[in-house]
Amino acid sequence: MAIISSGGTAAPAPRGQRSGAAPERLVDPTAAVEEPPVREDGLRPRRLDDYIGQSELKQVLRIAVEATRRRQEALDHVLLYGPPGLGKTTMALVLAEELGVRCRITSAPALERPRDIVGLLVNLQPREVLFIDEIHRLNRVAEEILYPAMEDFRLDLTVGKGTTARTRSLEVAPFTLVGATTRAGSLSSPLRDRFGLIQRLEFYGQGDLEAIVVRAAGLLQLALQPCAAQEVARRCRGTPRIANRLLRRVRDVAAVGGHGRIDAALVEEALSLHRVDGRGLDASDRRLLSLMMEAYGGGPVGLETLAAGLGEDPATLEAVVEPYLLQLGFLQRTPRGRIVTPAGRAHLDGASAVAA
Ligand SMILES: Nc1ncnc2c1ncn2[C@@H]1O[C@H](COP(=O)(O)OP(=O)(O)OP(=O)(O)O)[C@@H](O)[C@H]1O
Ligand SMILES: [Mg+2]
Repeated sequence: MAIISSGGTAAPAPRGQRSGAAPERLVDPTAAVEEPPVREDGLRPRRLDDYIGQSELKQVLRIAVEATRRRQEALDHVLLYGPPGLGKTTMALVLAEELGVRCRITSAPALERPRDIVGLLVNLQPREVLFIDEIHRLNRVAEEILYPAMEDFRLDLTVGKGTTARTRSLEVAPFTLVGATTRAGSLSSPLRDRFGLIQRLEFYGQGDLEAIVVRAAGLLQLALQPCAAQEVARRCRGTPRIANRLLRRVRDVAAVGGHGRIDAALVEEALSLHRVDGRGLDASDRRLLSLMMEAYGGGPVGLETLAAGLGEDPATLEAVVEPYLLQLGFLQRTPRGRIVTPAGRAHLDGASAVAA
């Protein structure tokens, strides 16, 4: 399978792709780029059988792929949504591999001008996959070009200007659009309705995460004991991208310390160096919980107040810091503001007891 990336215009770098720079937070799921020589691509599963977890998603797609292969048709358009780092891009590549076709990769911010998207569409070969990342960021013009292309494999182009303007129809090869977004709610409904398969990716459970860590350790040629895999899995916030990143930090400590075999104690040592605790909370998470406990007696307290207290942007706090704390049940949203739950208090007490 050939992968062709379309850079396009001088669009802003896609979310998380801060080239070369290390993520500000080790547990930031949006920071995608890893340091050379082992890049994220190296750990991506290539086939459905290697793609761990997400069993419902895999089952739906396996059937759809098999059926379209028999009919020799293009697979229906697929929308993948869910939090960052759970495997949306990976799944788009896996689909193309399973279909035996090329995957063209682009992202909505690179499709600023009509000709960017038209250029991609007219160059598609039958049954190819066009992957558009961050599809909720498509502009209206690009969306309207996509509608007939998705529905009837046709482009309606306006040629000329003013009174001499005419509409011309152009055929495009039957193709599969795979769209990915972390914000399905921001997608316009006409666009959403044109996807035949709409699938949500879920956070991974402990067992699947352990399998992901073991697989990645194998690819990185690390001798990781099962207890060490469990420990990384417990701290990666249900997210394969973070699991892989934590594993690399553990690998660094193992290499520097000359440890051939990696056990749970070494994982603990490596990750506490980065202040990632036993449940995957980092300093930002603990700072939020501590502020809520110490200054507001555990809440309820409003998002804006917390953001001001932490010197953070409220939107970042809501989108990046809160979700995992909510998912763990350490934090709750109520109509009167955020509160720290008893589990959150217990975790914080435990963490400060360890630190003391
Ligand atoms: N099911 C899986 N099995 C094994 N590894 C996985 C799986 N899903 C994701 N990964 C690993 O996690 C990394 C991140 O996945 P991916 O880039 O596909 O996430 P994403 O959902 O596209 O994130 P974003 O929303 O930031 O674009 C991949 O490089 C891959 O190594
Ligand atoms: Mg992606």
